[in-house]
Amino acid sequence: MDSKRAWTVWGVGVFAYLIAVTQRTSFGVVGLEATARFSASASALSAFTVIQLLVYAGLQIPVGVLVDRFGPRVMIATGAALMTVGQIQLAAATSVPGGVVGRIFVGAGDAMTFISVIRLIPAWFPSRRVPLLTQLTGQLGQFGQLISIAPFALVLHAWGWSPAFLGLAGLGLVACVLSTAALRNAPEMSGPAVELAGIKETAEDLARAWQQPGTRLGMWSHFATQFAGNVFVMTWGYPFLVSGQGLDPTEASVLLSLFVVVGIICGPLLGGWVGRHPMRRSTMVLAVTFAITAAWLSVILYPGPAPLWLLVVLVLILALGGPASMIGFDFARTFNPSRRIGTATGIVNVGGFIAALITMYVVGLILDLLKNSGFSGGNLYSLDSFRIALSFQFIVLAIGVGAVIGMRNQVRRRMALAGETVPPLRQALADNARRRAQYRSELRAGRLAGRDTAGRDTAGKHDGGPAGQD
Ligand SMILES: NCCCC[C@H](N)C(=O)NCC(=O)O
Repeated sequence: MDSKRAWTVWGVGVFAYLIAVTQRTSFGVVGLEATARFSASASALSAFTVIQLLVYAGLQIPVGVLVDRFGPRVMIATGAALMTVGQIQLAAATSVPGGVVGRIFVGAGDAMTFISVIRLIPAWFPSRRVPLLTQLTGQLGQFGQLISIAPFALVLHAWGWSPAFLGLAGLGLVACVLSTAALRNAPEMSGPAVELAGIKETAEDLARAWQQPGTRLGMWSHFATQFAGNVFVMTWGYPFLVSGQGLDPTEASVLLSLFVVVGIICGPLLGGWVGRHPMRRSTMVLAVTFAITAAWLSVILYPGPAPLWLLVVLVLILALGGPASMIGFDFARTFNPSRRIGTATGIVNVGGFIAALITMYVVGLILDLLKNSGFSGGNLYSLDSFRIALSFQFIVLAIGVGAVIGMRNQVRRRMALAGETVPPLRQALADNARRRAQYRSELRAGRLAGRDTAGRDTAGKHDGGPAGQD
């Protein structure tokens, strides 16, 4: 394991995911062209994204089950093939129903990709590397959004609708061929790569994955941390910044790009932290959720438009939600046997996307209601309307926090029955500080004698630091 082959498999998996994110986000930059091509209203256009995301979320659990049954390779290749078909359909479509069918294929193919790639990691790498590689996978994939924003938009404006979508279909084809050629579900020496379970066994596995409180802790962690960022980047962030806060469109675009970049930088840091403190994962989830709540409260309660620095802080904290949501997948992996990881990962991945879909929809609904009631003074996107509509997020955040605490208590009770207790945070921090101090003093004493704490000769060597276990 951990060989050149493992890195190749992971690299191809990440590439397939990155291309899936490009396909997923491609519709976000074609609003004006799509309005003209399909002669569609704003609500008909929003159906493209909503239906695509509904298909994505609805397929997570079935796909998770299928990944455990057939293995990641066939799922990733099939997903890329479906997205290719979807984009060819969209390239040719001239009506709303025709276009929506294309997006359904894209949503279905996209749904197969991420959880299959996540499933490859524990099969190819030692467990100490898994949290960091899981984070890196999630964050590197987000570069796919940058492909939609720049090269795809350029081709669209230079050559038009059909060549641009056929180009995306070409990328899907490359991902399909590469996955088929280079991916293997597991190293040969680890025995049969995929155990083919029967239908009854599969149903039992699904029930067991759901009954495991660790899986549901993962799902609620994903729910609490990811949705606010999704809602901001995919729907309401841009109109809130431009129409509500009065930023110019360039400033708003820079803030939205900052979101992607911060996620990419913070992902590995959070992944490393989770690897070192596996007993504190839910504390990190709660800390990020409280930070998101505090940031939104500050912006919403600020009298008048918020200063730019506060909006930057909001974006930075919302961006932390992406890496924090990946902790949910770590719960799925560590609380389930390897044959159920795909199923459990699928369950976890439903959390954030369902929360995002509900919030996107309800915020839109509240904005419409406020406009129809005359509250907005005819401006659908007035700052006061946004203040009220976006406050719906606090309800979703509160549900997330309550559920994470409830599931964490269940998990800890089960662990206690198995003889494993999680020390209170204060005690863990004090123990950690004491261990570090002891390590340093032993190291100093060892250095004076020319030996390290394990009794090896240390002359001329650097201090690697303590293991840092909680
Ligand atoms: N904005 C950062 C996104 C991180 C990945 C995210 N937590 C996730 O669940 N991804 C699933 C997917 O299919 O992209």
